[in-house]
Formats: sequence, structure tokens, C-alpha cells
Amino acid sequence: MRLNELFLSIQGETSSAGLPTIFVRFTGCNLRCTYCDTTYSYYEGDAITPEDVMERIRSLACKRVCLTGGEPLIQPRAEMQALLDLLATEGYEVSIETDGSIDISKFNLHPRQRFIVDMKVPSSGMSDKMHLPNLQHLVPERDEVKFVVGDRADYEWCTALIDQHGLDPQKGYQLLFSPVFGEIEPVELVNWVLEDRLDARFQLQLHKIVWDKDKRGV
Ligand SMILES: C[S@@+](CC[C@H](N)C(=O)[O-])C[C@H]1O[C@@H](n2cnc3c(N)ncnc32)[C@H](O)[C@@H]1O
Ligand SMILES: Nc1nc2[nH]cc(C(=O)O)c2c(=O)[nH]1
Ligand code: SF4
Ligand SMILES: [Mg+2]
Repeated sequence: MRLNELFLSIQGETSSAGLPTIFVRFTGCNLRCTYCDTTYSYYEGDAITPEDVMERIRSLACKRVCLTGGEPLIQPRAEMQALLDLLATEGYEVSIETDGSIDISKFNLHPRQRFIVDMKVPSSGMSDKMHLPNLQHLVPERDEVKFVVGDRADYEWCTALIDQHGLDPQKGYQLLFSPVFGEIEPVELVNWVLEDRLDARFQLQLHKIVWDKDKRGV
């Protein structure tokens, strides 16, 4: 596997926003979203073993880990599974940020491990790359489905997908909505969610408010 950066910060996104978390950012992505804020992860990074990733995680003394990238699930599958197994054995809580294009059913998650599946909207340029069967493999109450919205057409694409695939919060599906940073006024998206009485979690990327929006490693 190839590691781009590993750091301690507060979780800026998801239902765990605000909690101290170790971020493990892997190198490489199979998509190219128009708005991507992490383009430096596409190529920069060095080879590392799952055991050495664990060593660096242990040294930071925090029991919550977010695996991200780039796209974490394009790392060699056996190595990613080995890392997940080690994290479980050592009692870590793990979230995996994935881009919606990779088959999540190929990974064996342990208790206290979950997927955050970002369904890429039309303005990302990547919506036709989504692996829709993933939506059948989501575990309600555990996994989260994330929509990063750039305009009204994106928002309507999201609500149509939610309806078509039965991602009903009443059934335990956890939905996250956030704006593409700087692309749309947060209040616009909030108003749409409220108008539709959508039982979804609205969020802003906390780390871009706390630190400079372009700062790395936070
Ligand atoms: C950098 S990606 C890495 C994980 C994976 N490749 C993915 O896209 O889910 C982590 C998260 O940051 C979000 N993100 C990237 N650029 C963003 C931006 N400009 N505004 C808001 N969210 C952004 C992505 O949509 C994704 O949910
Ligand atoms: N603080 C902070 N929280 C995050 N949550 C998801 C991130 C990511 O890039 O995947 C991220 C990140 O880059 N920083
Ligand atoms: S999938 Fe994630 S890392 Fe890849 S380009 Fe899109 S936002 Fe960036
Ligand atoms: Mg980020």
C-alpha cells in the first residue's frame, strides 16, 4: 500500500465530526472529481506495510481512525483487509471514506468499522462511475451515505437516488449532505433539505473553518 499522509486532527465530516481522529490518507484515486480538495494525494506517497501503518497509528495514542485518500479501497485488497483486521484486534473505531465507485462488499468489516460512501453528483463529473449495487450492501445504522452538492441539479439527483433505492432514514439509512466548498452557499442547501423535510445530516467541513481552507494535514 502507498501512504500519502498520516496525522491527528478532529474529524471534520460525517456523524463523528468534532471527535479526535487519526487520518490515514492513501495515495492514488481512480476518479477525478471537479471539486477535489486533495489532488496532492493522487501521486505523492511511499510504499508502507499494514504493520508500519499500525506503528504510526499507535504512536499517536488515539483510538479513532479514518481511512481516506485518494481512494482507500484501490489499495491492494489483501493489505487493506490486513490493516482492517489489525485495527479491529487493537480496538480501534474505524471509518472508511470511499468514492462510491468501488465494490464495498469485497471487504470484511469488523464491529466498530463502517463505510462512508460518497455518491458522486453530476457536477463532480463522476456520477456515471458509481457502483450502484453498493447501495444494496450498505448496513443501515452503521454506514453513511454522503452527498457533496454543488448546485440544485445535484440536489435533485440526490433526492431521486434516495427515493429510487429506498435509502429511507426511517429504515436506519444515515444520509449526509454538504456543499462543495465555496461553490454554493451553505444556506441554500440547508433550505432545500428543510423544505423537503429530508431527515439528513447537513454538514460543513469543520477543518476548513478551524484552519485555513488549503492547509494540509488537518
Ligand atoms: C478527498 S475525498 C477522499 C475519499 C474518497 N476518495 C471520496 O471521495 O469519498 C474525502 C471527502 O472529501 C470530499 N471533498 C473533496 N473535495 C471537496 C470540496 N471541495 N468540498 C467539499 N467536500 C469535498 C469528498 O467528496 C469526500 O467525501
Ligand atoms: N479534519 C479532517 N476531517 C476529514 N474527514 C474526512 C477527510 C478526508 O479528506 O477524507 C478529512 C480531512 O481531510 N480532514
Ligand atoms: S474520489 Fe475523492 S479523492 Fe478522488 S477525486 Fe473525488 S474527491 Fe478527490
Ligand atoms: Mg479532506
